[in-house]
Amino acid sequence: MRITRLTVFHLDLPLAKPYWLSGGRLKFDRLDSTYLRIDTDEGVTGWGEGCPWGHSYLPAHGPGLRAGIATLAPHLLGLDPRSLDHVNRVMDLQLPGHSYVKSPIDMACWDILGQVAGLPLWQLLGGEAATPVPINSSISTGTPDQMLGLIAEAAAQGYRTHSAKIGGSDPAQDIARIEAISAGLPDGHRVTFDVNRAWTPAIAVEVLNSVRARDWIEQPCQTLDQCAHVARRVANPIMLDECLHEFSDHLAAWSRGACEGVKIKPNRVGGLTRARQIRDFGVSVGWQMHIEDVGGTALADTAALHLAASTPEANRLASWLGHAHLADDPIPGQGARNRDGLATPPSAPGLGVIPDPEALGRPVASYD
Ligand SMILES: O=C(O)[C@H]1NCC[C@H]1O
Ligand SMILES: [Mg+2]
Repeated sequence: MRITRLTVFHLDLPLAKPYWLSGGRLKFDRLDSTYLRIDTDEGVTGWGEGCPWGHSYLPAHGPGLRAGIATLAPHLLGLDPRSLDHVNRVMDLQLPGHSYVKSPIDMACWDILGQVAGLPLWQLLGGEAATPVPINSSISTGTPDQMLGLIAEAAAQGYRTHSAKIGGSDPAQDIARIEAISAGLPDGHRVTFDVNRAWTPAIAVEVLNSVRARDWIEQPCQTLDQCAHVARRVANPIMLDECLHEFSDHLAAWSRGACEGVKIKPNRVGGLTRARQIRDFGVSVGWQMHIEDVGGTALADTAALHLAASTPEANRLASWLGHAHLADDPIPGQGARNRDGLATPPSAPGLGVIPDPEALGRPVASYD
C-alpha cells in the first residue's frame, strides 16, 4: 500500500465565546485548524487534524502547519502509511522538530492502519473495550465568582472534573481563586488549577504554601527546571503540560521528580505514535494522565480519546473535548461527544470519523 495523495483543508474556527489563559495575559477567540486527507493506491483514505491553540499557547503555528505539510509531502508520497514508525522516522529526518506538523499526518496513517486491520484505534492502541472516559471542562480565567459560575454551567452539562485556569503576578488573587473554587465545587467534583506557566517559582511557592487546597496544580511555571524546583517545595500534586515536547522531556520530568502526572496531547508531541510511547512510559512509572489534544474539532478530540480509552483507569484522570468551545462543527454528531460528562470513542475501524469534504470548503493544497 502506498500514499498517493495528500489533500489539505484550512478551517477557520471561531470560539463560541472568548477564552483567557495564564492569568488573563493570553486571550483566544479563534483557532486555525488543518484537516488532512491521505489517499492510497488501494482506495483506503485516512483523515487527520492539526490545530494549535491559537498562536500564543505553544511554539506551534497554524499557517506553519500547512507550510510543513508542503515540505514533507514529497517525502511521504510512495510510503506505506501502515508502517507508522518508518513514516515518523522519515518525517523526523526531513523536518526535525515541528511536532505539530507531523501530528495530522501520523493521525491519518493510524486511521488507514485501523481501517485495513478492521479494528478501532482504541483497540490498536491496546484497549480492551470502548471505555467511556470522564471529560473535563476548561474554565477561563476570571474572578472566583465568574469561574464558579462557569463551573456551575459545566456541571449542568454533566462535567464533574474541571480545569480552572489561574495565574498572574498577584499571589493574593490566585490564593482567593484557589480557595474559593476548591471550597465551592459541587459535591464529588474535582478540579485541576492550570497556571499555564504564569507564575515565577517564588510566586508558585508562596501561593501553594498559603492555600489549604490540595488539588492538582498544572504547569505552574514556564520551564521544567522551574516546575521541578516548585515541586520540591509544595504539597500539591503537580501536572505538567506545555514544557513537555519530546519523550526525553518526560524522562527528565520523571527522573527529577517534577510531577505526579502529565497531560498528553498528540499535537504537542507529534502524533498518536509518540503520544502512545509517552502514555506507556507514564503507565510504567505510575503517572496519572489527562489525554486530549491541544485544540480543534471533534476529529482531533476523537483521535486523542481513542488513546485515553485504551489507557488503564488508574493512570487516567479525564480528557477535554476542545470542540465544545467552538462556534461551528464541521463533522456534526460524529466522534467523541459529551454524554453526561463522559465520552466514548467510536468502534468503527480506524478513527471512526469520516468528514464530508463538501463541509470543509475547497482544499487549499493537494500533493500527488
Ligand atoms: O490544558 C491546557 O493548557 C489547554 N487546554 C485548553 C486550552 C489550554 O488551557
Ligand atoms: Mg494545561
